[in-house]
Amino acid sequence: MVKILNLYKTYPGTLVFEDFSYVFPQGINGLVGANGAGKTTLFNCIYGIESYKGSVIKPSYISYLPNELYFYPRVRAEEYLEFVCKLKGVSINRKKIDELNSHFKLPLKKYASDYSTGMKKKLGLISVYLVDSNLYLLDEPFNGLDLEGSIVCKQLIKAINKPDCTILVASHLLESLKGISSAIHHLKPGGSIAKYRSKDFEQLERDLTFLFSSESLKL
Ligand SMILES: Nc1ncnc2c1ncn2[C@@H]1O[C@H](COP(=O)(O)OP(=O)(O)OP(=O)(O)O)[C@@H](O)[C@H]1O
Repeated sequence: MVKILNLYKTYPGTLVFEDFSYVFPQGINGLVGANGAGKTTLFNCIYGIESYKGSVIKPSYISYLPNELYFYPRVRAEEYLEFVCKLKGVSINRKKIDELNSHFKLPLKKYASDYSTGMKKKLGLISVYLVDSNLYLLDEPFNGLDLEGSIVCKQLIKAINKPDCTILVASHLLESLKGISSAIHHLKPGGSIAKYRSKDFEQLERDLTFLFSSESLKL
């Protein structure tokens, strides 16, 4: 569970959250919202890499897959995975890497910085899979993935969902979220948020269609 209490977050000239309080329950939580609504900012505040006012009560072991992944030059993908495991204090599990990479087919001996966008995302997903956490923040995990990658990514998210685990998945791909989430939360600009349980996903789709459809583009 993640409990956010009275979050207040601004950037120069932009108020993103004002007195925002919310609870994300255990399980897989989808997070949707228009560009600029504040999904990444929320993840950064929860993870603790952004300063903010208010408080966030969260589990102690957190894995964060950022939307934009950066890899240092001249670091091979396999070295990166070893580095992540060392950093998190776990021994490297070659069997797990091979298992997931049998689908992703990444050239792990190559420099990660030379990877394509989708390959970088796959490498980030392997690193998330290697370390057990009780909170996962996955920002646009499907971005850049090919069809097989998207299917495996969904399976991976389901696989990391253990009891006592909270997973937040920010994505614009509603269909992908509907297939894996027990609840989807719609974050609106200005910091209001609405929760839809699985039985209400069709309603969410109707609400989003109503919100985003443009009269002028109707044929
Ligand atoms: N480092 C920053 N400096 C200034 N403004 C920022 C910064 N990061 C985010 N913002 C602003 O905060 C608001 C929320 O941005 P954020 O990236 O959290 O949105 P998002 O919901 O993740 O959007 P997207 O769907 O496009 O990824 C936007 O208005 C953005 O311009």
